Amino acid sequence: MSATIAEPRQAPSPTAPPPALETRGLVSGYGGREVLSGLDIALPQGEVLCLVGHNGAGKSTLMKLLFGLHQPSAGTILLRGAPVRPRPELMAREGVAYVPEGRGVFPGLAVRENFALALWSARLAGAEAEARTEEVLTVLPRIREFWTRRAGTLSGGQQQMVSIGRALLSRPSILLLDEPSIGLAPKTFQDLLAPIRELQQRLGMSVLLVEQNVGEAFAVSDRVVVMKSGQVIFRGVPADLADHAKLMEMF
Ligand SMILES: Nc1ncnc2c1ncn2[C@@H]1O[C@H](COP(=O)(O)OP(=O)(O)OP(=O)(O)O)[C@@H](O)[C@H]1O
Repeated sequence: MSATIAEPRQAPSPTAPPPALETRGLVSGYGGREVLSGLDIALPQGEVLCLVGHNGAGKSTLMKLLFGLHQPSAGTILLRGAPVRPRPELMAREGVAYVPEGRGVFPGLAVRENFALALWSARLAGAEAEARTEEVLTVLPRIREFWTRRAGTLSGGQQQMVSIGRALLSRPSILLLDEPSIGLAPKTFQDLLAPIRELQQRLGMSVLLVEQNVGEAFAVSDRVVVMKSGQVIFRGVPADLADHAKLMEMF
């Protein structure tokens, strides 16, 4: 029924930097039910890795594990080559930003107050905070249109933009983006991804992008991993799956 195309992992070249984030034999679940069963994934430094898989495959669980919002029962997580036990404050300090699925904004606060809180968390103030805000507003200029509005009154897509903008304020070296397309029209999603890709390339950011909208996501990704039932069933580059029928065969 489903094609299991697990490719061998390539041996890292001796000169290549360690992956920004890596999991080895990661096992995790909820209440005794295993969701990830020995997951090996590597996010190369300075690249965008798109993670796709059917609903319930365990993609969001992986994101939570990588940021320390859920705990593994076995396996190792490595941050830039060193084993780490993720906790949100530790990962944030290490330059990791996580944008969860859904609307990660403070609905009762204005957009500019949402930004102010993120700047405060990143310990940015004064001219530096202003410069960082300008940088993000240049990447996501549409945020200026609703700068003074309460975040809770914005559309899903607008809230998504604010949520990503907040994450970018800290200039993360690693960005975990969980389904940013939710609630967005394909064109709006493209408009959101293109400037993020530009910033990612300019700053050498490493991005783990969980997405179902593979057309738009693959266009800005360097590599693709397909997960099924808590395991990797395919690793490659977007061109390998240019024929989306191949991807569909895996499900
Ligand atoms: N907090 C939780 N408590 C119990 N089970 C959970 C919890 N969160 C997720 N699960 C279960 O774990 C499995 C994996 O969920 P997860 O959200 O990681 O999948 P996903 O690949 O991100 O799916 P989707 O594409 O639908 O977001 C699912 O069966 C889900 O029901």
